[in-house]
Amino acid sequence: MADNTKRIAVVGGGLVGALNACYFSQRGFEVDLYERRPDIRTLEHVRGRSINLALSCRGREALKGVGMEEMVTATGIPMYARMIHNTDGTRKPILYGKKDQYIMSVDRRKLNEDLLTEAEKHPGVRLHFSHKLVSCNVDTGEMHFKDASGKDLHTRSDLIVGCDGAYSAVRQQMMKSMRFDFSQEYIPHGYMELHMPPSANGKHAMETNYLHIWPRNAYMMIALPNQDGSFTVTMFMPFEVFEAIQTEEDLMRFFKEKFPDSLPLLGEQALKETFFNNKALPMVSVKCGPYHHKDKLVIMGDAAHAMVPFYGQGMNCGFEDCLIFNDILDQTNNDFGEALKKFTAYRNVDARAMCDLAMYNYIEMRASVNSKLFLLRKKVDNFLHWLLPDRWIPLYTMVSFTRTRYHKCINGRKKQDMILERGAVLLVLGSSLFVGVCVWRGKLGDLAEKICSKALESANRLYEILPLSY
Ligand SMILES: Cc1cc2nc3c(=O)[nH]c(=O)nc-3n(C[C@H](O)[C@H](O)[C@H](O)COP(=O)(O)OP(=O)(O)OC[C@H]3O[C@@H](n4cnc5c(N)ncnc54)[C@H](O)[C@@H]3O)c2cc1C
Ligand SMILES: COc1ccc2c(c1)CN(c1nc(C(=O)N(C)c3cc(Cl)c(F)cc3C(=O)O)c(Cl)s1)C2
Repeated sequence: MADNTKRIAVVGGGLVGALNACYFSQRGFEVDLYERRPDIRTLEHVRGRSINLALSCRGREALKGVGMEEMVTATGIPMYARMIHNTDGTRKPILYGKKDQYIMSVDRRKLNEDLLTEAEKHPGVRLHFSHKLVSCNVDTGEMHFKDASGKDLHTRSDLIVGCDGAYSAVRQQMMKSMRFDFSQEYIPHGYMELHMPPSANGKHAMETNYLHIWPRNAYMMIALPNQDGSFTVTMFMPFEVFEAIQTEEDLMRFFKEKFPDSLPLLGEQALKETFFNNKALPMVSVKCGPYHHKDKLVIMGDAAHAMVPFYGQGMNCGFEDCLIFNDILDQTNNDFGEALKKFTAYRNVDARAMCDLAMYNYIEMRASVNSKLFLLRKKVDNFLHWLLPDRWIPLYTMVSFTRTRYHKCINGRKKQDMILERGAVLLVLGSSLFVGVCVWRGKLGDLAEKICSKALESANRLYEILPLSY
């Protein structure tokens, strides 16, 4: 058990801060959580604005660590496959894997509320809302907050855990107080969330258990299902394209050309209202390090590694930070000096890798991925995984369905790209191997005997290229 006299200040009561408060209180620490916004549990629910997120393996394992996985997944919606929407209105499903391999669409606000409520159950936890961190002293643990009325509050803690998001004030303080590497990159795309209401019968307007995607190279739309029968649809487009759509006619023309099948489901009037009453929001990628200072301060979640959302991993990665830090506290018997150093040493390389993977996927999808190519790539991935289950594990499987360290996934990506670039060779290999396997099983005449030996010879060559493990 922890030294109960030690106090931990969690700055930021978003998803990662709230989960950390659950972990720290579970270890017996006194926790003060400071959140800039008012208590979201007291705010009335704004209808039609439910925002959702894809929860996958890493995030679920972290929630399991504080006994929250059941509660969260009870109201999540499984997504067993992507549904690719082609411009001609046809659609194609691509499974994520076997029946038990799915990701979940979860309601962001409900998840945040449930985690805050869980943390608050512990007597040693105090939640301070409408407390904005203005500055902190990385050496003494002193903090300066302003409350909703602008009143100053000064306090101190044994450990400051910065979970205050992509524009973190704790990280800004680290930048001023120590040797600290920092880089950020805004991408030229912005995003806007649209609402796809339930059909008249209250059911989902599209197939429920899918992550719906409209990949259009420079433009993309993604839709995740909500419990109430609606979908939250996220549009991704260059800011200049958002800005070029000046009139309702421009907007209708654009959607009829790019996303025709979605228009009747979104509703033309509702789409116009949302589009012209909201601004496209930016997406930023932040890499930095070290994540800690002595035994006094550490940052996690988007504060440490904000990433573009093109892998659906930001929250999952931040949740995994909490799980990993908790494991390190076990290993170091709650020695903050040791634990913070180990956290940076272990996690920084992985978080940087995930930021790179997400950016890489953005660039790849923006440049070359339309429905056909997206389909082809996933089908080749799934075929090779079927053919060589232990040797070819699709990258998205490594990232979203295992807890393989992110930097090991990225090594795999480089090898897979090299192989996929030789697509033709691979397809010949794959198909001749497939025919060879059929021969093997006696399904074809002796004609293909030669193919079989050729296929085996090629397969051996393929094995040489493929990694045994990442
Ligand atoms: C369009 C989009 C889609 C996404 N989809 C997914 C997805 O499908 N799956 C996934 O895993 N991730 C997804 N993400 C990423 C995910 O939203 C973030 O990674 C996650 O919210 C990070 O959580 P956090 O707690 O670190 O930061 P945040 O959620 O940003 O929380 C930070 C908290 O700190 C508070 N705060 C900030 N400054 C201060 C201060 N000075 N003092 C006190 N409090 C402060 C804020 O009010 C906030 O409550 C998506 C992101 C975007 C933009
Ligand atoms: C709420 O807003 C958002 C915004 C983006 C995302 C999510 C939620 C959830 N996202 C997931 N991405 C993967 C993934 O691994 N890849 C490679 C994909 C990447 C893109 Cl961009 C895509 F469109 C499909 C896949 C896919 O494979 O389905 C998952 Cl697995 S879940 C992206």
